[in-house]
Amino acid sequence: MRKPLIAGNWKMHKTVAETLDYIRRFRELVSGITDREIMIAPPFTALYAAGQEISGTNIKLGAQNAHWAESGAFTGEISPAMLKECGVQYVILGHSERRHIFGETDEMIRRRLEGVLSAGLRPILCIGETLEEREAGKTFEVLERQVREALSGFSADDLKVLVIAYEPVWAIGTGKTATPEQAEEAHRYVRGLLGELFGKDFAEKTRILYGGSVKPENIAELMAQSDVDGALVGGASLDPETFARIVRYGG
Ligand SMILES: O=C[C@H](O)COP(=O)(O)O
Repeated sequence: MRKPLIAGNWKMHKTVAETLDYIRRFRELVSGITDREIMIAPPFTALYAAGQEISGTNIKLGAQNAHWAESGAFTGEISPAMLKECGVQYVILGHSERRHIFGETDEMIRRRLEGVLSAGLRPILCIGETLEEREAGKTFEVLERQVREALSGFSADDLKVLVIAYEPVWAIGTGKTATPEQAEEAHRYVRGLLGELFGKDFAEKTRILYGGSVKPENIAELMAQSDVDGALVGGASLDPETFARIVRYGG
């Protein structure tokens, strides 16, 4: 049984003061929910304060990226150990904005994943095709490459805390959600691939989230798909009331 994870990726939004205000409202709205995991990923600058404020609640803290090294001459980067100190448990890796705007490669993402796992943190590996790739019939090919390359060299045991997020690039921030059938088709494909690479048991236990214009209005039909185990929510996670409705599957 895979416990659903509803995760909010705030991207480059919210100051420390705004983060604290959000958490004070949000924790009341989701208190008592234990049958699914809830995570927010504020910007790096607000992580420490957020970690203090959510302590003792059912909200988990995520970061939006991490470097592979513990420390070193890597200007502008943040290490997994630094994130852990702030109370971070999950780290989003390979988000399409990192891949497409900042030029992160599959190999960089594999190394970041290694650093995150070594620190005892849980990676959320983002994968997804562009519109051009989908229209060219290359969706599965792209997903296969992203999964194989990011996970190469790891064993099923290394990856037992792995979460995957399928985020079709054409659905991110566009208001265009994949249909539940399109999401299910991609998730089923990825689960099959995980089965081939790491065994059926591993594939059955690994959570695959959907991301791309998730809203209170479409979360229930997405969650009704058998291979959709949660959501990675961008824009709609920025308002505590809206995100709490998504956590409650629209209710
Ligand atoms: O990480 C989240 C995704 O990029 C989805 O963003 P969105 O919900 O604003 O489309």
